[in-house]
Amino acid sequence: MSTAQSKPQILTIDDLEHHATLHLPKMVREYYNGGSMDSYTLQGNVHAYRQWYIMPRMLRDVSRIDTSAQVFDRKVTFPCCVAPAAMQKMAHPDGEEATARAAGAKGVVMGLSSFSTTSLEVVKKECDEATAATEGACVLQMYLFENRKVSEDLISRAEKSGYKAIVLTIDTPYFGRRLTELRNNFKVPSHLTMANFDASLGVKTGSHLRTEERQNSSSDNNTNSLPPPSSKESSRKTTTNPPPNKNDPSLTWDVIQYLKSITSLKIFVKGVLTASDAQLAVRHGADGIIVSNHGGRQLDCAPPTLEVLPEIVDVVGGRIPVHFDGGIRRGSDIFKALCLGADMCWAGRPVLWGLAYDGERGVKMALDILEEEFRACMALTGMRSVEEIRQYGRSLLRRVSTTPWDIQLSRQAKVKSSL
Ligand SMILES: Cc1cc2nc3c(=O)[nH]c(=O)nc-3n(C[C@H](O)[C@H](O)[C@H](O)COP(=O)(O)O)c2cc1C
Ligand SMILES: CC(C)CC(=O)C(=O)O
Repeated sequence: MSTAQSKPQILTIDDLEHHATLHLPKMVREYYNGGSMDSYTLQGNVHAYRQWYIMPRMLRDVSRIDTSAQVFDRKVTFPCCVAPAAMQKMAHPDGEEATARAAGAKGVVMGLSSFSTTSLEVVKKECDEATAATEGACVLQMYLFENRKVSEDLISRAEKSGYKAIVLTIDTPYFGRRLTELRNNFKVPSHLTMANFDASLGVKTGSHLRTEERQNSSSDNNTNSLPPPSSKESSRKTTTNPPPNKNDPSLTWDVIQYLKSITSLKIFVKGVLTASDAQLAVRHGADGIIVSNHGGRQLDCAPPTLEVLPEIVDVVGGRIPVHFDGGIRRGSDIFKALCLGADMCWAGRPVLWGLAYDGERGVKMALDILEEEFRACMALTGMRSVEEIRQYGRSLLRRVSTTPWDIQLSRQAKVKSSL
């Protein structure tokens, strides 16, 4: 975290990543930053944006740029939601409360992971207080547990609290093999709780959600110690919840109808990667899909999300919203995804890095950076509204035939072969 004396200059999400993760304990840093197996998909997500040039249009009076967009019946400041990410108090003691305040104040939608270290009620309250002057809102991400009652209770609490939608993550019938987590023997720190679940339910997600033994916490060393509990909730709790189990691996597409039969909230499915599954989502009544490979944390070698976005947009044909996440690190990444047909983007790690860097202020910085870069990209391409980006769509992009990256590699190969 920064101090007043030595504030680094943070201009980009990469700067934020660098300065945030520099000081995070190794176990947390690698949990947040890591992907599954060889991290091909994680790297592919980020690299995919470099495969597209942006083709700007000139002399179009860009004196007024409107970055706002519509999502979940709200007018948001720019087309980027906060992607659900678990256990945010590992990044900063204020955890999800800080993220909710920053997202609310910024006027964007926060996706809360059901595996949050703050209860969904507290998060919603923080978000509401911050949205006095904005249309920010919250949606709840969840997995469906074998014990359906746990999921039903969660949905009913989300309804009561005023969440706008349920995001059902469908890419996790089994946890991706995250080698760093295995190597680090990743454990949820004992002072944190899975705040949405009652300890008596004994629900668990998987081995990587083991909870650190309390007596071990005193043996933390500098490289593995975690921020101390400081917020209202964590200081109130004296025991650690058992981690909630177990996603139901027997789920099929009927799950959408089941959810719709128990809630009037919109149901978005997160984790669609093929045109065929997008079609099934539409057929089974999903209110929207999120094209996502879980930030490269589930199936390694799954395609980069930007790569499959156009074919999914084509098959959905505007029948339901197509949202998108994976590898967004720049405003121009959001711009490219919109050109390829996404209705809305979500950013995961950039927000976590902001949170780790400076709590609420850091999350706000991450969102400000993305918005400002997106605005600049709009102005420099002659696009005055998100609607215009949609109209011009793919005509604003050109596929790169040889990327600078490839050129670099072929130069290296030439140098090597000439030695
Ligand atoms: C540390 C971490 C925790 C995550 N936790 C969840 C989660 O609880 N539920 C979920 O559906 N997705 C989760 N995700 C995936 C994100 O919602 C999102 O799909 C992904 O981060 C997007 O990629 P990006 O980080 O490159 O923006 C998590 C991602 C990260 C990095
Ligand atoms: C606690 C996990 C279920 C969160 C997750 O989805 C992730 O770590 O990618």
